[in-house]
Amino acid sequence: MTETRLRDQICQFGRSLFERGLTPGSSGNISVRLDDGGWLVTPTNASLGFLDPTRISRLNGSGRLLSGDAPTKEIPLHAALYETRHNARAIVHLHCAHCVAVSMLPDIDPQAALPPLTPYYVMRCGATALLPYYRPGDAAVADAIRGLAGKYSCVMLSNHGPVVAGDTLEAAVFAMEELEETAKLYLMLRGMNPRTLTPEQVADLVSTFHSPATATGEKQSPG
Ligand SMILES: O=C(O)[C@@H](O)C(=O)COP(=O)(O)O
Ligand SMILES: [Zn+2]
Repeated sequence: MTETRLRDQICQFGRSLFERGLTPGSSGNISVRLDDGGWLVTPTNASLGFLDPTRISRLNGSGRLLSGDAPTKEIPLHAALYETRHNARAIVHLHCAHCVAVSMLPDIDPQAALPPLTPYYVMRCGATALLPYYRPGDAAVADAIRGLAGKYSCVMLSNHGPVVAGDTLEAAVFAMEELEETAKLYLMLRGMNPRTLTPEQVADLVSTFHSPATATGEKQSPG
């Protein structure tokens, strides 16, 4: 895909996410990794609903700003996820309410923040890691991401919001939408003892939809 088309896609998906209330104000950021090793990233303090394709930050492979506005302060977060998820070509970070709510609950499993409620969650997200709280923009989050060793395409940052990697921007956005829907279902069903998918049903989905060719990372599990 051409850089021009990718710039337009970032703006289109950003607007769609914003208009559906999935990230308010100027929260959230999006990046896409380019063939030359550089990146396109959303500028800091920019609303995802009102992005200008010509002002998107263009970085080289060393992270130097080549053109556009100053980039998101979450570069260390995005960089660490690309570093550990070798097939990742796009990353989306949002402040979607249901994911943020789940990230604040006690007794959430840091290796499986949500149960396998639906096939689409398993197919798009696999499993989701939960990291402790870091101040937004804190470079220390990068070490926490590296500690996950590329096993997760979906990560929740406690009291902050989710970050999702995909092998395309569309895949990252679709996985993010599924993550948020699953967090919503989880909150709706809390205390109601819902039936989750069985380990056999999960294994069947993972073997069918997370083949080496389609997985977003080098490792095939958890997601
Ligand atoms: O929560 C934050 O401040 C950031 O993680 C964020 O979502 C928006 O920051 P910028 O991308 O620097 O605007
Ligand atoms: Zn944020």
